[in-house]
Amino acid sequence: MRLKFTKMHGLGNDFVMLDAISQRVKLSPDKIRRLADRNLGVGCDQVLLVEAPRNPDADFRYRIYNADGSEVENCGNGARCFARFVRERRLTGKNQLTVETAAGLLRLSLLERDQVSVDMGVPVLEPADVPFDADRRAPTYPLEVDGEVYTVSAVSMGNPHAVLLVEDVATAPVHKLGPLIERHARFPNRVNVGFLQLDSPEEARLRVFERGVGETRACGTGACAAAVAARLRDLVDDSVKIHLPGGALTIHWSGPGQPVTMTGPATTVYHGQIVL
Ligand SMILES: N[C@H](CCC[C@H](N)C(=O)O)C(=O)O
Repeated sequence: MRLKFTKMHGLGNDFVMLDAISQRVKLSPDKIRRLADRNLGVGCDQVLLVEAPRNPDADFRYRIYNADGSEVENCGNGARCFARFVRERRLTGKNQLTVETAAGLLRLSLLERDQVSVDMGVPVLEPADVPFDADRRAPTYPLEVDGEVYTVSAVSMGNPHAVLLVEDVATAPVHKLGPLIERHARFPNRVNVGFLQLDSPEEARLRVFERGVGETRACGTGACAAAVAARLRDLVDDSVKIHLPGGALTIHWSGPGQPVTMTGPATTVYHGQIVL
């Protein structure tokens, strides 16, 4: 199968974008792993598929696959790249888009320069819906990992996130704790793990060990989940600038029941073809 693709990134979280409207795309988990492989394929954190919508209220359907081949519910950096991709390929002339994901509908707005704003929907905080094994909903939960007890928040942005506060992201045990929490028994669908350093009520730093990928240079849903977890504890304002290794995202959330808005860049790197 010969595939045309576009390589894109959102703050260094990188993607292989596939237009499955203009070309036939039939991907197995093995083919996704090959595409994502940085030595044997194109190399990316996630493979993103653009499809015709099934939902009449949506302009497109957006499917997301991690580098390990698993299909997931949401991808924030990918959503911004999705919006830029469908505009640049002239699959739409609209600047306001509604896209159907496994987690529901996202609303994307193309802004000036390379900026895109995304209504990421209402965060899910009920443990059973994250999903996370806990007796009742709380701002934080004790989590035993390798004999130590850590304090985590559990938030779903359609995909599950665990958020821990750290003094300094630079020395946070991302590669030791990340894999252990990613596969912790209390997260039955596995989990993305965010390490959050609070600098002020308006600014914070974040590193994310992503489910099915490992540490990425940025994670949009991770930035949203971290802002929600901190706001629930009154540690940040409604609007917070989250600095990730690849750059900064602006997250706005005014409280439970309200949607989270994420604004940041989307970058096209190159176009290519690959035979899988
Ligand atoms: N990089 C993506 C998150 C992908 C999440 C994926 N790792 C999962 O398993 O949920 C983002 O910008 O939101």
